[in-house]
Amino acid sequence: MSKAVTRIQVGGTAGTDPYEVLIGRQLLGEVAGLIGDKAKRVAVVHPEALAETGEALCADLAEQGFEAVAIQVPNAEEAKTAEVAAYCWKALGQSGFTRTDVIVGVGGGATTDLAGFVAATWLRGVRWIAIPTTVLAMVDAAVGGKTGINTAEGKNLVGAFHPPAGVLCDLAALDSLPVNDYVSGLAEVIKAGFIADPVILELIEEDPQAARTPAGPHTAELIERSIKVKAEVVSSDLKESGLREILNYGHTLGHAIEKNERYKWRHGAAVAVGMHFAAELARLAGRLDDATADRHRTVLESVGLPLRYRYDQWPKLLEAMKVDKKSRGDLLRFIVLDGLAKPTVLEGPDPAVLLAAYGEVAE
Ligand SMILES: NC(=O)c1ccc[n+]([C@@H]2O[C@H](COP(=O)([O-])OP(=O)(O)OC[C@H]3O[C@@H](n4cnc5c(N)ncnc54)[C@H](O)[C@@H]3O)[C@@H](O)[C@H]2O)c1
Ligand SMILES: O=C(O)C(=O)C[C@@H](O)[C@H](O)[C@H](O)COP(=O)(O)O
Ligand SMILES: [Zn+2]
Repeated sequence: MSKAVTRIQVGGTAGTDPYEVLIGRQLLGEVAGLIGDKAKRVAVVHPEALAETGEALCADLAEQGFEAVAIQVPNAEEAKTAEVAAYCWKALGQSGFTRTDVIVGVGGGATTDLAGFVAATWLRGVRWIAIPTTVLAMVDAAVGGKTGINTAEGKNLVGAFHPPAGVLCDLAALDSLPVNDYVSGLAEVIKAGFIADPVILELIEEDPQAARTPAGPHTAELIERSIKVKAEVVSSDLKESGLREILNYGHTLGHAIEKNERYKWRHGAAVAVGMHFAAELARLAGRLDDATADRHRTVLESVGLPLRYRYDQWPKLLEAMKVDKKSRGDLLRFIVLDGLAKPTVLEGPDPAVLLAAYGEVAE
């Protein structure tokens, strides 16, 4: 039986335009309303894996009178490059895409990050709609307006804050997601649990195997709770001048691992190791109790996320962490927990403590 659509508002405060995240099934009928009546052309950016979905959406939009242009991009992180962004700009230019036209990003977080970035930069900013098709993109990437691409020097180093006009999370999309990608998204769900909503952790701990599949009894609730955490944070701090940094829990080391693996690891897997590290760092810095630190290991492992990374890679990881966006000058800054759902910033930790924390997560 299909559940009614849940709507979560994002923004609308501090001068930002509000938009909604819709969670449910068969939501494609909502796309035209979000496009609005000013657009003549709609560009549908989709990954190779979702070629059929992209084509079907274009056909539907064409029937409704729009000039629909499909822009197929590579799967996963290979899409988050300056070259692929330039390919998209070329496609927009060739189709005569104007300021009233609209970009739709359909896919995982890599695709929505790219599509949002292309929307932020084309003609200095056009309207865009996110249709996330992975757990990770639904609960995190498509919500909040952080868009961007990677460079050789690191993850998401070029980007813009450019919120979408709306986000459509069609849960049916998750049925075709490979299990590894599904589980990778659970890392951001678990992150939301540790930084703000521990009920998320309880729902996963109740039956971790069920949490690994879209058919699990708590799928919709886990997704909705995680989106609410993200919506609340970005609504009060869109441009990351303070509170929003908590969403970066586990990402300082996580992004360094992604770069070190040349973006072949999934983001969620790297963030899982990064959260394990952040928990050990907080424990060794005397901030976090043993039970909450240990809980990181048990919950991440229970759904099949990795906890460890190679010991000998530490010098390279340390170097990569220096370009983390939370760094200030030479000062490394980490999000850590003072307790469950009590995120805070740890600035310039003692290098010996950092190494000792890495020793706890290294293999
Ligand atoms: N902007 C943000 O706030 C934010 C937040 C979190 C993560 N991110 C970014 O999101 C990216 C990770 O996103 P992801 O985990 O969704 O991975 P992804 O976008 O790389 O997708 C994983 C794979 O699944 C395929 N795919 C997507 N949907 C599918 C479906 N329904 N069925 C079958 N295959 C499908 C993709 O083509 C890809 O090959 C990273 O680049 C990360 O930096 C951004
Ligand atoms: O939305 C945010 O803010 C986040 O930090 C969410 C993260 O899960 C996400 O991976 C984000 O893209 C990381 O941002 P970055 O600024 O560290 O590149
Ligand atoms: Zn992330």
